[in-house]
Amino acid sequence: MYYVLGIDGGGTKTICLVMNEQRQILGRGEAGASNYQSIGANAALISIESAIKAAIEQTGKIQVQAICLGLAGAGRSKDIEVIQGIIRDLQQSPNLPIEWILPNNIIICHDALTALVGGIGNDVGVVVAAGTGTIVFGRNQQGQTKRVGGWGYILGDEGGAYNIAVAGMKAAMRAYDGRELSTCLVEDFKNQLGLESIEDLIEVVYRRGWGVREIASLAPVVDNAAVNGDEVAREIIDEGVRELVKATRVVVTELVGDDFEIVTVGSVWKAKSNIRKKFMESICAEFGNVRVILPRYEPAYGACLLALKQLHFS
Ligand SMILES: Nc1ncnc2c1ncn2[C@@H]1O[C@H](COP(=O)(O)OP(=O)(O)OP(=O)(O)O)[C@@H](O)[C@H]1O
Repeated sequence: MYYVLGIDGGGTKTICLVMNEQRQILGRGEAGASNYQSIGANAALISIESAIKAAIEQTGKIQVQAICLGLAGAGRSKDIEVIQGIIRDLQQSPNLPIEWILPNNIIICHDALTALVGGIGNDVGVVVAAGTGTIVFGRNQQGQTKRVGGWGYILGDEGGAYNIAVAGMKAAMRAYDGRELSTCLVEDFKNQLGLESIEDLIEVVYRRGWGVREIASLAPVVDNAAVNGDEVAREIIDEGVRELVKATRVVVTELVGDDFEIVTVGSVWKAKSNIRKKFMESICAEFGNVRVILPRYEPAYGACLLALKQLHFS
């Protein structure tokens, strides 16, 4: 029997699955973040190692023939070198059954690819990821790929939670100044953060050392305000939807044809202000045969399928 490991390394957690050649899942391990750009290669190594250990503890003794790691930001060759170093270190570990995996059977890829393959169940289609940030990635039958966005919170990530939260806070400040329409976001941010005055947002965003994730965690404030009928919040949400549609349009058009499944992944799609419904209506009106689906499997499952493919099992 052949066994593979599929790893999904994110900014909050790392998940490892063990799969056999019949696509049965035999083990699942979870550990902390492994986004090495933010936490460093050593910390990423520790997370990946403990996720693998936890997964194979459930399988009994096996020999793993292939491993696929889908990691945020693993698209560039420099990143791949760093991750290859991490895997070499892991192969030295006496506790892991991966020391003899052939280099060809070690696959390092962008987490958008594993999200696509897991979400759809094969490697053809489009994934629209909207969490803290956003990225759209697609692959067609001929193996051509197209990526749009995913440039981080300064250069891109339109339609993501960070952008929504910042747009919401800026709108609150403009309304407070009297520069623009009044919005309930002023009171909502005050209540959410326990502030006496909206001016205290300065303390929160500049002085408390809040990072991208903390700021992005305020996106639901805008979502709720939109649900409650606040026009300013609704426009922020609609602008996010337009950006997600725009990015998806480029990918679908470039991959030629409208006969695709589009899978939506990430927590922004859970917004109560109908982000997903509005996105679906727009995309389906434009592209006749596109179907928008929820993920069939998780990204680590997609990583396992890619590892099996390398062994010619799918
Ligand atoms: N109802 C909502 N409306 C808007 N944004 C939301 C809502 N619920 C959650 N979010 C936002 O989704 C973001 C988290 O997204 P997700 O769970 O996809 O994780 P991620 O940080 O993008 O990914 P990973 O952990 O894999 O790196 C948070 O910033 C959160 O504020």
